[in-house]
Amino acid sequence: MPNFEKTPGWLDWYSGPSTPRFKLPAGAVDAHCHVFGPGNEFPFAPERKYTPCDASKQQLFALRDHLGFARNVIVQATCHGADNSAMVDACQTSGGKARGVATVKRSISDEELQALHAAGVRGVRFNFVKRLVDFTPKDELLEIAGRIQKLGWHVVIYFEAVDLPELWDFFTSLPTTVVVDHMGRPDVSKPIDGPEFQLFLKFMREHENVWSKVSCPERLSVTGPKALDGEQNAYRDVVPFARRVVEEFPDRVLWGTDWPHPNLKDHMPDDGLLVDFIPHIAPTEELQRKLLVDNPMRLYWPEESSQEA
Ligand SMILES: O=C(O)c1cc(C(=O)O)oc(=O)c1
Repeated sequence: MPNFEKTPGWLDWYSGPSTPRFKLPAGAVDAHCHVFGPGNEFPFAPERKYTPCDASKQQLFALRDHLGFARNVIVQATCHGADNSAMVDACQTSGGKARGVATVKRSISDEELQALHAAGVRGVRFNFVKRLVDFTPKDELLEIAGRIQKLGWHVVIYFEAVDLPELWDFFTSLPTTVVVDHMGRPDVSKPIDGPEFQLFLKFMREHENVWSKVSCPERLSVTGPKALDGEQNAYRDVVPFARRVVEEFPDRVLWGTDWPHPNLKDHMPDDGLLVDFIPHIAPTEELQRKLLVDNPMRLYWPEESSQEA
């Protein structure tokens, strides 16, 4: 049995989260969360850049029920590399309440892709954050994108705002729906109308296949306040950025907890208070329903969705 030692300074997920004051709409989807191991059952990948604490499917499902979500989209965490077994196991044992986003290599066979589909996988993740992964050649990624397009899947991309100009041509050549993790990680200490965030808005405006997760204020915030100790107005500096995206692109946004919050250095948020962040960025019931129910259902459970994907 492998015995993994956590990366020094690792912050474990918050236990005993508060009950959100914001009541999630019926059928709400936590569209970005992860499982970590448990390491002795699903070992972390040798090429990983961090070693987390365990965060099991049972713990994820308990959080889902506590917060009031109906479903999860479990995104392959980089600490598991391209071994999707922990995520797949979570999807398969969720009773249809979880779908997944995988990491795959060019060497994956069509049969393996079909097996992932049967398990509930509906997308692949391409990661460009250098502290998390080694570089994968673009031709390999394009080849994968072409293959998963045939399954009706989409591509999830994770990158930092400063890298968008250099990645623009590649991103805009992707043939599928493209979902950006955490709004492309804007530097929220820069002006919302400055060139960096405007480029991101232009990316979404000019490409109707591009969606964004308006998640991770706890990662993006510079001035807080933190979602701890009952704080109802957490991460105020992130609100204008996320709200701009929700209001301009209400049909192409998703929200997720990002539990168990890999690699946070400063604090671990109370996930109940993170849910209370949602009405600050999606202030009307209609925006909340689109963000939390209609959009994720259209992308991950199209067969149950009342709208076409
Ligand atoms: O910013 C991060 O460290 C981070 C890492 C991962 C992962 O390791 O998969 O996923 C995320 O959504 C965010």
